[in-house]
Amino acid sequence: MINFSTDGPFYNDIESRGYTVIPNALNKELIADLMADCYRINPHFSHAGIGRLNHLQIDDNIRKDKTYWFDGSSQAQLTYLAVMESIRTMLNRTFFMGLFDYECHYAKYTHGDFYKKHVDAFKGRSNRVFTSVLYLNTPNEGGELVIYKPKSKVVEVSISPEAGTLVLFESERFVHEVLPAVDNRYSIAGWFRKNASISGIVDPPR
Ligand SMILES: O=C(O)CCC(=O)C(=O)O
Ligand SMILES: [Fe+2]
Repeated sequence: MINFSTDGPFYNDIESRGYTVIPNALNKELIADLMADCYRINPHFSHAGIGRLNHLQIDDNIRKDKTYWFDGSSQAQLTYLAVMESIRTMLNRTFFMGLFDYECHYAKYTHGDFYKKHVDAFKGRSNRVFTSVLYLNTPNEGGELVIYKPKSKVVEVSISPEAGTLVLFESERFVHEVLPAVDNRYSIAGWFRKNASISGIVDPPR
């Protein structure tokens, strides 16, 4: 399922700069199955919110994509979750990250949709440690993921989505944005989390 080795460049990238971009990370059949799953659930994508649970607010000015949280309703989702589970184990073993779970959603950007500059986690306020983005299709144009250098307005890297490319980065460290899509753009955004229960309430998924 996983077409890359977790030592070598993967290890060095994460160790030295906190992110990695892996083309053709997963096998093509799985990418095709995930894409087909997106088409199956297409009518059920909903407007993405900012924040979690009841703090959820829909803000059109910041993001315009539509999402669908994984619910285990297809073999493709289950296989993808198993793949991310093995990456989680590997990250813990290699970097002692103490990641305890993973949550993810499909995301669909249609013409004009964007996600402005943001961080996925704020120090001390979130339990998201590592962000993953897997692209499911290859738009001809638009929808680049732009990652900025830490504490800077300088671009670190701009990534054109390609089916099968997996991006992993430290959630607290990188401001990033999705430039307006031109063609439809499908992806899976996910977060490896550490446990951060607040006032004795067990931390809820998503
Ligand atoms: O789709 C991408 O390239 C990044 C999406 C993102 O930043 C997010 O969902 O938080
Ligand atoms: Fe993000």
